[in-house]
Amino acid sequence: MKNKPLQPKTPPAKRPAVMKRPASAGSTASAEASIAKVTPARRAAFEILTLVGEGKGHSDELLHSPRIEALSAEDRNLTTTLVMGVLRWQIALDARIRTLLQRPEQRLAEPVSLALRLGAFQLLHLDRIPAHAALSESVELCRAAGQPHATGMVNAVLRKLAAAQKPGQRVFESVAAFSERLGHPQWLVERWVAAYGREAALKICEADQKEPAEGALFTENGGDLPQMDDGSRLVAELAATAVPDAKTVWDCCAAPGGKTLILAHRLVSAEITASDVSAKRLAQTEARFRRYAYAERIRCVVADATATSGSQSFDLILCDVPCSGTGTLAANPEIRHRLKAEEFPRQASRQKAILKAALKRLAPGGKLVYSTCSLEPEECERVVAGVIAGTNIVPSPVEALLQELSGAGMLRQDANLSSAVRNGALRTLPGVHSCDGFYAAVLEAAK
Ligand SMILES: C[S@@+](CC[C@H](N)C(=O)[O-])C[C@H]1O[C@@H](n2cnc3c(N)ncnc32)[C@H](O)[C@@H]1O
Repeated sequence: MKNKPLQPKTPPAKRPAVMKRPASAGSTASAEASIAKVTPARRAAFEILTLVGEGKGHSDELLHSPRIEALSAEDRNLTTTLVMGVLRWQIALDARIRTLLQRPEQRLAEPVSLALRLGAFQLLHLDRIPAHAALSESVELCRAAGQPHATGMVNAVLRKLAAAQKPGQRVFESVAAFSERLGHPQWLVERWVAAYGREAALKICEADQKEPAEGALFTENGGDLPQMDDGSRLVAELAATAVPDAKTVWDCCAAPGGKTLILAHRLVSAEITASDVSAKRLAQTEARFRRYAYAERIRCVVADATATSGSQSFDLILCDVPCSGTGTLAANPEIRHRLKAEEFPRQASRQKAILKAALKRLAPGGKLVYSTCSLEPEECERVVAGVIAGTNIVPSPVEALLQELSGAGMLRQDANLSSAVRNGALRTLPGVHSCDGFYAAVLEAAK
């Protein structure tokens, strides 16, 4: 290969499959010849998807590695489209491919599955890619990855797919059918149906398959405001509106700092402490803050928010806890492939520990905003209910805060957030609201 292999932030223990060469793979010369026939974008996409599949990197990080930055703008765009598209549609692509295999139950080697998914995604979802390019380069990728015996099958499956009719109009679909069609694990969608209803679950799945929505909630965007999802910004705007005269503010899970920046932008006379348990993430956050003049008032501290040490109390605390991220699948498509239901209780116990410790630092009459980008009740309302039971902390409804933001002209008239309040807390849903799925509850300490 002419290009250097990709460098994920954590170097892989093994090289990507495209360069692994089992003894049975035929001559090195024929693999070299095959890879030379593959365009840089498809080659890069194949390597990134291999690393993501092996758990050796996050798609977003890998798509910003020096090797990808060195590609032409056109190749970078195609690489991104291929990686994000395959990750979003993987479940649906695999289901379609299975129907075209001679033995649908057969387990394919990972590089073969990957070559098939890449080809199928281009054939089914990209209008401007000639079918022969999608097909022949998938075959060459398969050969170059040391799977020459599978090239005939890859060719045959993709030919059948290219010739097949597009699916007809759907009258009614079961949850199982639309989960698969829209590339989601059925168990996850069933949870959303239980929590939010079938129509909302369908809209969430549809939204997850598109590029993340452009800002559609706020009237003011860009300028000296940080770039971030509108749902994430909405959480921070609500926090700033909840305690507009806050003098002391603590963002206890701050990295990468988007919400801290909104707090600093709005609360012009507040001293703001931003902490995170990860020194590396906080260092990147500090570097980000340097680009904004109003962020000079932010003090960054590496700290574990579950630690009970520290005596300072705060008028406003933002507790934007780590979570499963199921409200952000459009931007983070691979989460769906890694996630297991057992993860929710594990997340919840960490979230409860953070919230419990943070509440101890709240000044009398102060407010804490607990938030996640998860759609799962275990990580959201159930954490809050579990932690505040039997304490003198009370929930403070968010409706009035949304009205205040709207009355101040900050929200667009078509923002349609009236349905984004459940039991007094903010609950945005992708596809239902024009942003990622966020949960935020405002909690108030007795005076
Ligand atoms: C959801 S992210 C925060 C996003 C951030 N508020 C923003 O809007 O840009 C959660 C952060 O919590 C940090 N974290 C995880 N466990 C923590 C703990 N025990 N104490 C402090 N920070 C923690 C993670 O490193 C991660 O950066």
